[in-house]
Amino acid sequence: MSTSTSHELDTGGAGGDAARFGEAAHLITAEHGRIVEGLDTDAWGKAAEIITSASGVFTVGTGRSGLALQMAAMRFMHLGKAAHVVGETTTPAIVEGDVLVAASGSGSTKRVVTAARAAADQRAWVLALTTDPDSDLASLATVTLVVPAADKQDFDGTTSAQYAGSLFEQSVLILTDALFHVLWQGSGTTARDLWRLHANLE
Ligand SMILES: O=C([C@H](O)CO)[C@H](O)[C@H](O)COP(=O)(O)O
Repeated sequence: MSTSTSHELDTGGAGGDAARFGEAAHLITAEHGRIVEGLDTDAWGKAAEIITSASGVFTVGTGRSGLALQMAAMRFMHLGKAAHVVGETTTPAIVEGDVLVAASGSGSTKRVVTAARAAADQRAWVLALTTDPDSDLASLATVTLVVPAADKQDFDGTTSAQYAGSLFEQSVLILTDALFHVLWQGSGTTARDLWRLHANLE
């Protein structure tokens, strides 16, 4: 028995929502193409070196930026790193030799800036993903990873046609996945090796 209810819905045909969905998907992927062209790949290379050297990898971000970084934290764990999400009950103290990966499109979100300052005070490395190289977050960073996306309050739509900080938040996931890929390829481990750390209590 079919569960589709499409016969009961008016989707507007080829010129309606179905076509607009395709256009939106193309718009978003095209915006990501422009982000990649605008990256400072040397800075991302330094980030890879720092994460490789670091004892522990901590992540901090709020809202969607933080959610995207939680996915990165899981991948760092899969690489065998001690990975911690700031604010979780079991997250320990950050110390010298650890790295804090902080994401804030605006670069001014208090919780993120406060965590970055605390990490810098401990002489931990701070990797800052932000759209604003002059932000408070960037000023505390060992390496600033500028994502040339729109700030969430860039309402003109000049940098991104998407709502609020969507382009930045998506970029956090894509670029940290690229970082993971570089680290994984350099680690000499196979997908089967990494799979041993995949959650088995889910
Ligand atoms: O959740 C967010 C989103 O923009 C809501 O549409 C942001 O990630 C959250 O507000 C944090 O902002 P930034 O620190 O400026 O990334």
